[in-house]
Amino acid sequence: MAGAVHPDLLNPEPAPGGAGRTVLEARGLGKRYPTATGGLDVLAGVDVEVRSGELVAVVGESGTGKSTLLHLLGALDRPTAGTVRYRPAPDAGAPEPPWEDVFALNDEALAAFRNRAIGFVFQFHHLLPEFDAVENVAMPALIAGGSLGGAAPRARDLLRQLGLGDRLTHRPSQLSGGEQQRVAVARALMNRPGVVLMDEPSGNLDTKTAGRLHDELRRLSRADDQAFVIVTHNPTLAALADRTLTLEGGRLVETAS
Ligand SMILES: Nc1ncnc2c1ncn2[C@@H]1O[C@H](COP(=O)(O)OP(=O)(O)OP(=O)(O)O)[C@@H](O)[C@H]1O
Repeated sequence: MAGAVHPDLLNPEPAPGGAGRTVLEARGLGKRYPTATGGLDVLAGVDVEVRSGELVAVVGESGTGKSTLLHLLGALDRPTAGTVRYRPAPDAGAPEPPWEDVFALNDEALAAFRNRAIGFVFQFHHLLPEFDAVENVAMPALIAGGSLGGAAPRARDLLRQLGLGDRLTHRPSQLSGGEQQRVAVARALMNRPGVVLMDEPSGNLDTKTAGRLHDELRRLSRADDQAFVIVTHNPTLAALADRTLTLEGGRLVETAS
């Protein structure tokens, strides 16, 4: 897919803020699923740091626990061992905010944390069928207490950045699969989360559409200080990452990108 790669990608500039400020950190993360035979240890002591402005690929064989890890990093599920800490970006001129111990939060606070701090993109985008593209993208801001009038300009801007300026009022059923996935990416970015987690974002797209989405993801992760963590089996997408982490035997090991 070399032809689909944006020229900037061949000589990427570092993110404006500079990758390096740790925003998310997992230590000793473990996950045991209960089973009839006593329990399945999927993660057994995962340590990982995610820095602002970087794109991290998580790869590994099927069933090694990549989705499980993403769900824990995004606080969609609680671990059986270990911690996840998050640190939002400081306001201009302000000191570093304190670390938040994610799993010390109760379920209600955890839901608010997810909406504020984490963006999610899944293989099946889960757009709301009765709402148009702008409304779907604005949804995280509405959940956070904002109004559609206040959120719509940013939602429209994100959709335009993703090449959907002429699809703003289309409902999901009126969009192609690739367009729906770009709406899901815009929605994930709506609240300016520190971390965007993606599980096989191009998994159900054809090669050309996937290539275009990969270029857009690479550009977006460079354009802002957000960190992208992407679980993928797609070697083209993994090749665009700043770092590739391989999950094997319940642990993460860094492999050359
Ligand atoms: N709720 C659950 N209860 C019991 N076992 C589970 C549960 N969820 C996942 N597993 C098991 O945990 C293991 C890891 O699953 P996970 O979906 O995280 O793997 P994965 O690396 O993302 O796989 P793939 O690449 O095939 O999507 C699998 O063997 C799966 O069967």
